[in-house]
Amino acid sequence: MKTEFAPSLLAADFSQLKKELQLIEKADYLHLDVMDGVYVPNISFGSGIIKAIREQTELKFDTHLMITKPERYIKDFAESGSDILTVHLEATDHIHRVIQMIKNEGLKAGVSLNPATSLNTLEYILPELDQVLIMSVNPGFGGQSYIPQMTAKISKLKKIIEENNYQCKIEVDGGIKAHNLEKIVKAGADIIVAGSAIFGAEDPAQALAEMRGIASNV
Ligand SMILES: O=C(CO)[C@@H](O)[C@H](O)COP(=O)(O)O
Repeated sequence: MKTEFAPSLLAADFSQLKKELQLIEKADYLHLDVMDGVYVPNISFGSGIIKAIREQTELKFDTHLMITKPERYIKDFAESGSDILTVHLEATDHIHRVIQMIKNEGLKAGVSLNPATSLNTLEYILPELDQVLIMSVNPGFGGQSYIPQMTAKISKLKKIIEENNYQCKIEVDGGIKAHNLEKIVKAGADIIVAGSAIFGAEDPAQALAEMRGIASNV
């Protein structure tokens, strides 16, 4: 399967979002990191900003909710124009219910796991998921270093998905750059989130093209 790319808006220049979006128009998704300052120690943006940029790009919106009790805001984020909504398993007491809420809005549903959370927690929900987002840094900030143990976690999840014939993609997020991309794709990542490696580059379009080139040779 072709590796897909989701540049993270968190690393973009917020003072010129329209221009930044044009630079990554050849991506597959726009990754939108929503942080509430409670679930993670940082505040980013909410559904108002997502709604405001919805008309500025054709990219699919891959919204990653790093918020506590996401069930309170599923409708809001569905109405803002998100195509995929990913919530953290650790942020709710009722993950199965939240997945159903996302699907009832007609969106694709993802669940994210923090680096220390075991894959065992997915056992009874994996058949329902469109994607699992493996956090390869502790969530909250861009520009951190990739946690090496996450490569084995990705491979293990890939094996479970293939053995059971689940239709679930693996998205990996945090510290991904050109130098470590190959091993992450080899391990089984289907979607790569990259913030600083793309928006932090002098030429984001070229950085994206280079990363695609690396992934396509795996
Ligand atoms: O969700 C997060 C951080 O919480 C990520 O999406 C980062 O924003 C990725 O940034 P880089 O590590 O690629 O700079």
